[in-house]
Amino acid sequence: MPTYKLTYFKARGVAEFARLLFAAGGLEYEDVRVEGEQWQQLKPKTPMGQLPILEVDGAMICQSKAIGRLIAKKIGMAGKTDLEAARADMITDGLEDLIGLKMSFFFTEKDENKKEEKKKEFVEKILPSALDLFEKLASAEGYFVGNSLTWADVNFFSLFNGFINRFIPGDHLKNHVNLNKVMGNVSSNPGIAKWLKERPETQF
Ligand SMILES: N[C@@H](CCC(=O)N[C@@H](CS)C(=O)NCC(=O)O)C(=O)O
Repeated sequence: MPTYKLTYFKARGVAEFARLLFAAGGLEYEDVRVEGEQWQQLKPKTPMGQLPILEVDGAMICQSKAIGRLIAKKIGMAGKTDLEAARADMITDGLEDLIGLKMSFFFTEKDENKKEEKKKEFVEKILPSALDLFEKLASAEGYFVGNSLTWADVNFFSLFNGFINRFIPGDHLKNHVNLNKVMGNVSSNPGIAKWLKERPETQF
């Protein structure tokens, strides 16, 4: 069994997704959380100057989705066929568009008034229409791919449970039956349920 060391900041952020997958698969890993000077010393040694990084037997991988895909393959949650794997990638890339592109103003917009306007548009228009799309992509049993949990479901959960709940709390999924089932399927996975109870509290 390879040794895994996941390094990120003292936050859930974009690394929580990997932690959830490790929990789902019951894989042992070292959960390293750096800050300040420690990060400044580590940064030049990372492949792209950013965290998270995952070291697998000492080999370093960055980019949270590449890390997630690798763990998903290891734990049998990447899709059972090439087509299922592509569908899981499709969901993951779609979620990245929603968060990476359409929510980037949360970090980049300095003008508070403009930020409020963009937030309003995101909550009232962009998010509901994206959720309507994702609702149709999820099955009535609450899976984006096939009939069992994949990393696409975990990614959706991670996004809602983390990023969206923190920045724009609210019952955004109240009209989305299938998506609520996805949330339930992920949170009731035994490894994930345990991690959700014991994980450290962080600001982000
Ligand atoms: N696309 C990358 C984004 C990684 C990223 O933005 N990392 C930020 C923290 S969330 C970072 O390392 N910031 C510190 C820095 O750039 O010095 C991923 O998904 O892993």
